[in-house]
Amino acid sequence: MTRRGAGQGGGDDVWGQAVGALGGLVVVFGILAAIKDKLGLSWPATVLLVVGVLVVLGYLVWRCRGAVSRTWAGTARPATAMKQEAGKQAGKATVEAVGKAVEKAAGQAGETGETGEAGEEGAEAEEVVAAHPQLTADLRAAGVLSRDELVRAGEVSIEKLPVGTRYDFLMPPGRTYKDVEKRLGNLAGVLGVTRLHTKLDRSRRSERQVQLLVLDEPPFTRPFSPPTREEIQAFDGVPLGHDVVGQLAGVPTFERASLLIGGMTQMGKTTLVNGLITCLLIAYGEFDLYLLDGKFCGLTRFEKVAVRYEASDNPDVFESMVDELNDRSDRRYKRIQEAVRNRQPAPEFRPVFFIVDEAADFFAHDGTNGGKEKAYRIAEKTRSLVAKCLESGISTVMLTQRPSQNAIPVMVRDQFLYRMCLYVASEGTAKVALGDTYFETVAPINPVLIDSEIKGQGVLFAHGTSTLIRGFNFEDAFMWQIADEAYDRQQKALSDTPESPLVQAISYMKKQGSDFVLTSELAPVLGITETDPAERGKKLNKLLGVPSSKGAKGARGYRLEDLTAAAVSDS
Ligand SMILES: Nc1ncnc2c1ncn2[C@@H]1O[C@H](COP(=O)(O)OP(=O)(O)OP(=O)(O)O)[C@@H](O)[C@H]1O
Repeated sequence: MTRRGAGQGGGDDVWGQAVGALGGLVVVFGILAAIKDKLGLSWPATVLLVVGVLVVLGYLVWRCRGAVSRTWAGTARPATAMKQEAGKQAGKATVEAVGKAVEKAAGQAGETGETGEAGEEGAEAEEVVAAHPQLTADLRAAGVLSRDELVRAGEVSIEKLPVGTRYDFLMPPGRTYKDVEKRLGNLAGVLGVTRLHTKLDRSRRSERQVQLLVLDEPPFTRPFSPPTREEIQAFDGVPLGHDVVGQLAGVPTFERASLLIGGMTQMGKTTLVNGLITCLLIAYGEFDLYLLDGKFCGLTRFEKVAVRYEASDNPDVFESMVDELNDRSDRRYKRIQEAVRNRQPAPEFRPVFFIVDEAADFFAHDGTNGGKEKAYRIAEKTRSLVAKCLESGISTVMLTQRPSQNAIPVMVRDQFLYRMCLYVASEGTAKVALGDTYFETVAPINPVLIDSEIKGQGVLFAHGTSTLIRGFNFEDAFMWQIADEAYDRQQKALSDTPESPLVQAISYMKKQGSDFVLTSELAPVLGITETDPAERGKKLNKLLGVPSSKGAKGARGYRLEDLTAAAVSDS
């Protein structure tokens, strides 16, 4: 290694430099003398002329270099951006396909244009960067990276898994995993597969980190076993199926959310929703289930645990269930209002699920004016149920094998937060299930491309993210067992709950067959022994929480209707 600098003194270097300088001076003097002789100028004029010509030449070279660099880079980049020029150092680098890149430190103002000074050029630090040849070329071809960007070889790890290949890599500065997500379809094409073969995950470590799985075979070519109870309980949310690598996938919660499931006939909607109910019974805690089985036997397994089960394709039955739930919702809204008015915490309600298999039939009409009016009325009530009930804890899950434009009215469809679409034959139909703007969302999955021979697959679109999943196909025995256990829990809860004074009063009046009962008659039934009429009335009023009314002869008492309304408003 050579040491340099005048301060070192006395070394060979100093002598060498002195002799070189002397030689240089002699050559410069000779050139000047020749020019002076040729042009017949004085010495000062000759020196000035030569310096002037050199300065002009230097300036022209600098301008040319800047213009060439800008043309090469394609676009001018911000002065603070790191510059990556692939291929410049191909001779030195080992990776030939995309070459090596030169990464210059910040301070490229002279390169990018207009503010540069000649002195900055000398300060540029150059560093050789090896690109990952395959990934860089693929990302460029897919339009994820521009021509002058690259993925560093040292920031890529590629792992072969039983189901495919996992790429874990860092995007260049200024890019994030979202750039990959936006062009995932293109990238899948470059990799020789479809969007369905890919699964993209973001990392908790960095926005630039990308985890991309590319499947070897079409998704779900091999079936996954249904999850165990423990796996369902351990899932953070409500699972709806397996994703393409066999992990559980679903939605974070059904609180304030409803789900619309569309897909052509025999694709696995009913099986999927049976799986959903099973998972809810295992892990969602206590809830009330309202089932409307438009297929007559699709949801029968859970009849015994439902608050109300109807097997019917009659729109009147649907309307009566919607009315019942809208009433329940209205009562809940009143309680929320009261709590807000009295500055009390918001009341907690028992979750309610309203599951409708084959919903499209309920919105159909016979073409007559009366039929159209009725269909409109049902649609409006359903819209209100799905829209309003989110606040009051009533979630609707609606299935349809006819996700065509008019089968489920737009005003109803628009209210669903979660959407799912199993195989359908056209993109237009997929839009009905997933939303009109679905194909403009980030990394959409086209349900038309799903293999219709592999049942139960569908695109789940929740919170702006699309996931390809396959619903669970539980054994009947497992579902029966889960339903029996839930039923036993319900019975035990009923027998453990002491009858409220309201319920006791109602059953007494029903037994007597009367619509009105005097305070003096009801008080002893509820254990009030007070003889003073005013005190007795106060105690009874407090116990029931319902104001008394005057009977036909002016005596005070309670109406059955008022007591019943108060009892149901607790639900
Ligand atoms: N995840 C799955 N794994 C294996 N088989 C499945 C799966 N899902 C559904 N199937 C099978 O596909 C067939 C159709 O399922 P299902 O009845 O659930 O479809 P559907 O979409 O509700 O049909 P339809 O609209 O005609 O009522 C059934 O034989 C079922 O066993």
